[in-house]
Amino acid sequence: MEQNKILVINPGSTSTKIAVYKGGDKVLEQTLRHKKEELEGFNKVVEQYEFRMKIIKDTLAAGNIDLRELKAIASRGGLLKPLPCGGTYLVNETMCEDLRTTNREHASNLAALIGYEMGKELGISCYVVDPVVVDELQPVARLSGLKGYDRTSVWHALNQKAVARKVAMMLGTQYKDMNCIVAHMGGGVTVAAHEKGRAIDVNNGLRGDGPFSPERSGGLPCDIMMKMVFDDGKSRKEMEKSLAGQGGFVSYLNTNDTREVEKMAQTDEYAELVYNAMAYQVSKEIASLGATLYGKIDAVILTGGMAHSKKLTSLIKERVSFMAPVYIFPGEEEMEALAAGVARVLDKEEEAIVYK
Ligand SMILES: Nc1ncnc2c1ncn2[C@@H]1O[C@H](COP(=O)(O)OP(=O)(O)O)[C@@H](O)[C@H]1O
Ligand SMILES: CCCC(=O)OP(=O)(O)O
Repeated sequence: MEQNKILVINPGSTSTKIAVYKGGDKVLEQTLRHKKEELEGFNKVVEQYEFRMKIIKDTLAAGNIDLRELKAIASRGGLLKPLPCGGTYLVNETMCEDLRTTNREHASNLAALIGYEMGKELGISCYVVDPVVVDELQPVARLSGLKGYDRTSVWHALNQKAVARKVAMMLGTQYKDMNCIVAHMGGGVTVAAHEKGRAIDVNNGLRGDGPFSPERSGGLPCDIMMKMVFDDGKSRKEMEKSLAGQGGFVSYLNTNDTREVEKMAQTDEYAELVYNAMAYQVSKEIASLGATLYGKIDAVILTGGMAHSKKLTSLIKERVSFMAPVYIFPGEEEMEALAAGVARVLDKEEEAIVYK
């Protein structure tokens, strides 16, 4: 394996994560957390382009990274068209145009746009790996209940697959031979049933589906949605913000920081109720996917920023450990997984897929 230097860019809804890898080794890693107030001035995610670009360039300069030594850029893939297979995709103009013009908002849309521009400046290629739109839903999971309105899969594909592979290795098996349920608990929460290497069911983490999260509402009953639109007169923009950005903890407690919520919960009964409700909803989602896998589950895996919390993981474990052994991977393996995906292409172990 060559000692290629790879820059990794990962903008999340509450953070910007930056890393540089040389060979398999991490030379730099920084997570900049963004307070709700820092981002709420931007009307659209694409408007955060300059803000996030500056953070990335300043972090690289402060870390004394010589940009001329970089061989490639690995960016977290955003809300592209649904992709039937995971893998490493070359970022091209078509992909950038889709990301610029999509009406679906998520910080990961910025990653390829920033990486592609930096790549052009440096004369190197930019790639995305296992984007959030990898869609492996089984046919029965695709039906919503209303003809013409299918469910779609928008989720933490990259990290979920990376941690599932790790657990498979720990259990002496392979991801393609294992069944597991993974709950990624970050700014958004997605919970997926992985059957023999494919995520056959998962909630859409962005659009009112699944558990609520630090800044998302999760699935809202239809009568509530109807009331919001027809009785309370909410616009499309306001609805979108309620679903993602101003939902979940933000709506109840005005913060997207789980650590703050935990502090509040020590003295405030309402904050404790909200916190417990999120743990309850995540647990229910995990348990429901038990049926998806016919109860044949090798592992339940809790991951993402909130999995750092002993309090939260204990509450969930208490409710789901009857299903299978529960493994906890705090934070995420996204940075490593992005670098590894691009390294496989640079080392010619895998071909980059061209996005069309
Ligand atoms: N040690 C911790 N204990 C509890 N919550 C944490 C901890 N570290 C991070 N979090 C929470 O995790 C959430 C962000 O998760 P992360 O996966 O980093 O976010 P993003 O979706 O932006 O990538 C935030 O609510 C943050 O407060
Ligand atoms: C919906 C998939 C991506 C997602 O929610 O990511 P964050 O938790 O980083 O916002």
